[in-house]
Amino acid sequence: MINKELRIGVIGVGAIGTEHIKRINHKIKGARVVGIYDVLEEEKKQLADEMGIMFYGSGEDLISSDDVDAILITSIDETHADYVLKALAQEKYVFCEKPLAIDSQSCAKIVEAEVKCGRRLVQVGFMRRYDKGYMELKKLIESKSYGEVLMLHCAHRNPESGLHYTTPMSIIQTAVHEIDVLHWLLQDDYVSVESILPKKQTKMTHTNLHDPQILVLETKNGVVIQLEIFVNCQFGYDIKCEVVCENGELGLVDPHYTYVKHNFSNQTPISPDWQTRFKEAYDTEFQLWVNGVLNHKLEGPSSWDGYVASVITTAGTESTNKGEKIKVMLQEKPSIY
Ligand SMILES: NC(=O)C1=CN([C@@H]2O[C@H](COP(=O)(O)OP(=O)(O)OC[C@H]3O[C@@H](n4cnc5c(N)ncnc54)[C@H](O)[C@@H]3O)[C@@H](O)[C@H]2O)C=CC1
Ligand SMILES: O=C1[C@H](O)[C@H](O)[C@@H](O)[C@H](O)[C@H]1O
Repeated sequence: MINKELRIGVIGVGAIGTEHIKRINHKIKGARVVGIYDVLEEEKKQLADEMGIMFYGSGEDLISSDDVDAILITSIDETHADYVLKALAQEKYVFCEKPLAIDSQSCAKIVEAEVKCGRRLVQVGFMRRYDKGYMELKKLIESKSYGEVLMLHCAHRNPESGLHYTTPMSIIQTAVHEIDVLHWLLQDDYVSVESILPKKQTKMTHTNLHDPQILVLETKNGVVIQLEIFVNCQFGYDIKCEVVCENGELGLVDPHYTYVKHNFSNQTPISPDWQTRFKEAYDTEFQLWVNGVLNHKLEGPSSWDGYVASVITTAGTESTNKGEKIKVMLQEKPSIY
């Protein structure tokens, strides 16, 4: 039984876990963080003490605690599936940051476990669907005022990614956002994915990272999407989405309100990072998730969306390895989604 205020336990208190804790405790109505767990026990127990909340001995203890109504998973990718399955075993609501799991088989297991619960309990952290720009694009597309969508030119650029970043991570960690939001935008399904490796950037890279990469995605309705992924572009956190229609082009703008004209130049800022670029989208995402849990009606990105994204990222990595276009096949979508 959920009280009036949703008591949230957080597993993994790193960069985004800390962001989301602040967001839930200072911005979101109807919820508060009551406990955390992280493998860095010494360091994060201190944080729990400072916040005056419980530090649990394990993720499992947090999930099964009667003092925790819902779980937020912001630990590393490899740990998501196991925690989501344990939350489902307790039939608790769980918000899992993307990706739902690091392979499509694990995502399929989560879908199967959630179907057994008979209702939606999982939401996945695909927050682009809550960005004002993407929501406006969706309305413009659905209006058909510019005819049918023919193709999209997209780019997902990070200023830098660090030496730990590898070629597959550019797809599984980074391109996964476009892979989710674009089929939602088009209300269409992917039928193939091809990875193309252009000339490699040499300054900020290493042997295990080919950067940039291009993914070419095709949909059931014949739309072709070119997606550039550049994780060391150095000039900013730059997200592009150009939608080419039969008689018009629709596109995203970087959400800034000022420019500076000075010394014979005219400068418009570019977001420095994901926290800044999608700040409002994260806030909307979490308020609607909390509302959904309190009303027992989740409507955000589901385990099925996590499964679909994982099938495509797996095929994208296969295409990089094989150097050929990969056709994708999805399981039948269960009726609860
Ligand atoms: N939706 C979005 O835009 C974003 C999503 N993410 C996702 O959020 C997750 C976390 O990313 P970051 O915060 O950047 O990583 P991070 O490395 O800063 O934090 C991860 C935390 O998880 C902890 N951890 C590792 N193994 C654990 C385990 N078995 N149990 C509990 N805690 C464990 C680590 O000690 C660390 O504190 C990743 O899956 C990432 O893909 C990250 C950034 C943005
Ligand atoms: O998870 C993330 C963040 O969501 C950013 O949006 C991406 O640009 C980043 O590459 C990825 O790690």
